[in-house]
Order: sequence, then structure tokens, then C-alpha cells
Amino acid sequence: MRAKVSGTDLKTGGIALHNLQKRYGSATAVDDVSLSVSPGEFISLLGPSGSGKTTTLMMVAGFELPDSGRVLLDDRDITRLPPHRRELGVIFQNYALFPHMTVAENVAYPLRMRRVAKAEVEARVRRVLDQVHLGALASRRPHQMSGGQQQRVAIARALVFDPPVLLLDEPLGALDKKLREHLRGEIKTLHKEVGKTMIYVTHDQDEALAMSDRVAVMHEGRIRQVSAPQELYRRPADLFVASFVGEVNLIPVKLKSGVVYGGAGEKLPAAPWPDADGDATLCVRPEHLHLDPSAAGSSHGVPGHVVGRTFMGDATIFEFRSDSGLRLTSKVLNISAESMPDVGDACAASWAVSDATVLTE
Ligand SMILES: Nc1ncnc2c1ncn2[C@@H]1O[C@H](COP(=O)(O)OP(=O)(O)OP(=O)(O)O)[C@@H](O)[C@H]1O
Repeated sequence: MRAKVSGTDLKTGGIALHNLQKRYGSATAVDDVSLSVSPGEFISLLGPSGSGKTTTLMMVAGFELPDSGRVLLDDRDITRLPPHRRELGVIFQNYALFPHMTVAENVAYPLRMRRVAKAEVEARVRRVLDQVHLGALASRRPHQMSGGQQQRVAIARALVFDPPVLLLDEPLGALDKKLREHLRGEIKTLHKEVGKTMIYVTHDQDEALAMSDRVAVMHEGRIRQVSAPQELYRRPADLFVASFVGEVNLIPVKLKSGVVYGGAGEKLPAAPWPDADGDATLCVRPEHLHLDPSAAGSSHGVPGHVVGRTFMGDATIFEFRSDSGLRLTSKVLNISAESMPDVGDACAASWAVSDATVLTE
């Protein structure tokens, strides 16, 4: 039961993971994962296949036991509690609906298990089906519904017993792109309406950036960075995050006395780097890399030529080859009639100092 004070729910649903470790045989699936999720927060676990996202979520849900480490729900240690006693709503990619039950029966199931009175079950099922816009389909069976509708039933079933936390494992993974984008918006709206903590597993960076208050990027069982979406994109903490989240130009550089030098010894625009001399990588997003034909031959920017130009509908992508042999990508939105450089044109590539991140790992 959620704590009540003077008839109002206390804000609950904080989750804390402390040094979670999980091995399967000799392989480490989750390696020293610690994470604190605030009540009402929407946090995504983002990473490539096999990075440990699902295993982490399953340890929160109670379907997997960690070899070491702890899971806390509102400061209560739930590490070894069975799943049904954790009061967490879980939504899987494959919906996991009961095929022989109607939508209403599927959604009522968690309440029946908890022996809630019949009238109360009916009222709650009606309310939650309206919330996910399925009120009119209550008597259908899962096979008579689209994938998107089935996923809404799964969400309704997880919401119906009013858990403080929802755990979602790639819930949109089986759906086509348009429907994913639509349901993404619906889940986000639902999150605002119900105010529950949500932990959302995905390998889709757009989904994670669009939906989350914060994103935890996982790689090889470890969390590499936990940040708000803008921060993650603008200031990646390491090369893995820089290349996994969005497109990026990675330029090998040398740092000397606070100046960043390219491979041909040219000075590159980047913030002075305190006390870190030696090899590093400069990261610049394609939309921040400008190609200027009028600056070709001047001392401004990196000299080179356009070697490719691709029309992408909303944007044009340019491939640039510097005189020193670097291959860089520039992305320009097709919003103006301004002329753009052509393949073969000499240009200078440049970017604002504030748009460059220097990584020394
Ligand atoms: N039951 C299991 N037995 C053995 N190895 C497992 C088991 N479950 C997961 N693993 C391994 O643990 C690692 C992490 O798997 P996990 O499913 O957590 O990754 P993921 O990031 O969720 O990947 P995906 O996006 O493909 O689901 C992988 O190397 C996987 O092969």
C-alpha cells in the first residue's frame, strides 16, 4: 500500500540501484550499476543489444536476482522480494496479454489477483481503459486488435492497480515507425497525467531523447553516462556515448598548452583544455560543422573539398575531405534557397568553439 497522510498520497516511487552485479556463467551482464531515480521521473536505459538494459530492469522487477548489490523502492530494500510483492507495473515488448480473455478481463486481472471487490474492479477498469483510449474496445480479444492497441491494453493492465512505478521493456519495439512515434507521444502524455516513475528500456536513441527526463546510457553492462537529453547530446562524457547518441565527427587531435591541433598541425576551434597535453578526440555534430566556399584559401577553418552531397528531404548531407585527409560530415537543413556547395568545391570547414567537445579517453 502507498503511504497516506491526511488523505493525500505521499510522493512515492523513488528507485535506487546500488552496485548491481549479474553474471551468467563467465559473462558479466550487469557490472556495478548504480542509479537513483526520483519519484515521478521518466528515465530511459539506452544502449545497444546486449548492453545489460533488460537484465537491469528485470532485477528491479524481481524476475532476476542480482549476484550482489541492492534495489530500493522508497528506501525499502526489495532486492529479494518476489515480483508480485513489489507492486511495480511491468510492460513487455510482446504485450504478454492473455489471448482467451477480453480486453476488460485482461486489464481486470491484476485487481482480481488482489481480490478487489467486483464493483471497484469494473470502475477502475473503465477509468483506465478511457485513459488509454480503449473504452470502446473493452469486449474485444487481443487477436482482434492492432499491435498498437494491444500495447495500450498492456499499459492499462499495468496501470490499473495504481503502482508507483512502471517498468517498460522496449514496449514499442514490435511496432512500425509511424505508430512508434505516435505511441511515444501518448506514453509521454500519460506520464504527465499519472505522474508515476517510469523506467523505460530502449535501444532507440530518438525515443530515449524524446521521452526522458534523464537517459542512462549503457554499454557492456555498465552505465557510461546519466544526463538530461540535451546535456547527453551536447556534452557526451566519452567516445561511446558521443557516437551512440546521434551522429558525430570524431577528429583525432593533439592538445598542447591549452591549444587543440589537427593532424596537419593546424589550430582547431575548441575550448582551451586545462592541463591535458597529448592525444585526444574532438567531437563535432554534423549540424554544427559549416562548410564555407568563400573562406577557402583563407586561414579560417580546416581547408579541403566537398566530395559528396546527398539530398535527404529535410536536410542535405555533405561529405568533406580535408587537405590533411580527414573525412567529415556536415548537415544543412533545406530551409533556405541559399546556394550550397557542390561536389568538387573548395571549402573551409569550421565550427563554433562552444559546439566542440574534447574527449581525452
Ligand atoms: N538468461 C540469460 N542467460 C545467459 N545470458 C544472458 C541471459 N540474459 C541475458 N544474458 C546476457 O547478458 C547480456 C546482457 O543482456 P540484456 O538482455 O540485459 O541486454 P539488453 O541490453 O537488454 O539487450 P537487448 O536490447 O538485445 O534486449 C547479454 O550478453 C546477454 O546475452
